[in-house]
Formats: sequence, structure tokens, C-alpha cells
Amino acid sequence: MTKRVLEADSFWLEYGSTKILQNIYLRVETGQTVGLLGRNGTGKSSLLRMLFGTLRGQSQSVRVDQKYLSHPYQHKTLLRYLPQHPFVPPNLRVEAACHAYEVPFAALEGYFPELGKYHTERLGDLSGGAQRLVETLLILLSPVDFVLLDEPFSHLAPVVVERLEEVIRAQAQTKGILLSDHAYRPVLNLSDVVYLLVPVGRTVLLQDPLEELRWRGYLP
Ligand SMILES: Nc1ncnc2c1ncn2[C@@H]1O[C@H](COP(=O)(O)OP(=O)(O)OP(=O)(O)O)[C@@H](O)[C@H]1O
Repeated sequence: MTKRVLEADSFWLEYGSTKILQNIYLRVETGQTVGLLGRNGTGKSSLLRMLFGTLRGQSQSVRVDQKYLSHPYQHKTLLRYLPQHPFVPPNLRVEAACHAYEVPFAALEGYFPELGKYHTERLGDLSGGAQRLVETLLILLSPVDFVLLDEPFSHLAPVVVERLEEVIRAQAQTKGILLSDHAYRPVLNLSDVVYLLVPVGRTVLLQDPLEELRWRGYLP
């Protein structure tokens, strides 16, 4: 299978006179998981939204296989994005959501048999954690080349996080996965490459992640 490469650079984002992003370079290949860490408010979610194309900054360059894309989200088989907050309409049933995202319900159930009973439930009637898990799987198992995951581990019990790590590992055989989460251990376990977003709005490619995360003040 031919490798595809997603790149972000020249991102410039200001809210009013506050600079958020200004010196960004990030690269994800299919077959690879890339971690994105950073303290609260450094701009990780903004970066992911700009990469997806739904947030426009003062400038941005998103390229796939060296070709510039102005609205990446419009390329249906290219990439999908898991936002931090619920995004599936709460009155939609799980089976209908699967259909909309082109993910067979059996695939969800295959990884998490306990989701089997929710087939005809409305998303909004699930527990917060179950809803988050279903939404994360819808994105992760989508038939696309790249997935952007913003805090996929939040709201999940540790045992579920561990199993979700396995799903990410399996999907990263063919997809490029950009993973941002404060649960840094799973991020470091899974990632082939790790970037740290440091103030003001600059990505640093980490050579020795644990060591550098300590001396840069991300870890205590
Ligand atoms: N619409 C907006 N208007 C003004 N400021 C905003 C807006 N959206 C985000 N910000 C600011 O931009 C900064 C970056 O926010 P963002 O959510 O991207 O950070 P983050 O690194 O994802 O944070 P966290 O780890 O806490 O989720 C924050 O200081 C936030 O307050």
C-alpha cells in the first residue's frame, strides 16, 4: 500500500491580539501514530481543527502528499476528526450513527462486546463514557486514511482505555493517527513520534519524550 503523508505548517492563529499558534510543523504518515501533547490552553484543539479545516486561522498550510488542501474535511475518504465534545446528534440511534459514518456496527461490537446491547439506543441515552466510546470508534474505524483524535481517553475507565489502545494500534497499521490527550502514558505507548506544543504556539519534536516532557515542565 502506498504511504500517504499529511503535513501541517505555517499555521498562524490569533484571537483578538492574543497569539495562539505561530510556529507549527507536524507530519503524520499512514501506518503511524503521532502524539500531540501540551499544557492546557496551548492550542492543541485549535491546531486539530485547523488541520481538519473547520477553523480558519490568519494563515495555514495543510498538505497531503505535498498537495495543498484548502478544506481537508471536504475530502470524504481522507480524514475524520474526533472533537473534544459530543458531536453526534443525541437523538440518533447507534445503528444509524454507524451507517452515517460507514462503520459496521459489528466492528464496534467486535472490539467492545458490551456495546452490543446499545444497537437501537439513542446516543443521548447512553452513559457519558459509553457515548464517548461509540463516538471515538465511529471516527477511528471510519474508512479514511487519517484520523485526528482530541482527547479520546477522557471519560473512559482505565480498562476501557487499555482496550481502546489496542484498537488504535490495530487501526494504525493502515491509517495515520494524530492523537492528543492529557493521558500521556497511553499517548507515549502508542506514538511513533511525539510533538509537544509549547508557548507561544510552537511544536517541538521530542527526541527523548519522557525526559524532555519533564524538563519542559509538562510532567511534574
Ligand atoms: N473562540 C475563541 N475566542 C477566544 N479565545 C479562544 C477561542 N477558542 C479558544 N480560545 C483560546 O485559545 C487557547 C487555545 O485553546 P485550545 O482549546 O486550542 O487549547 P488546548 O491546548 O486544546 O487546551 P486543553 O488542553 O485545555 O483542552 C486558549 O487560551 C483558549 O482560551
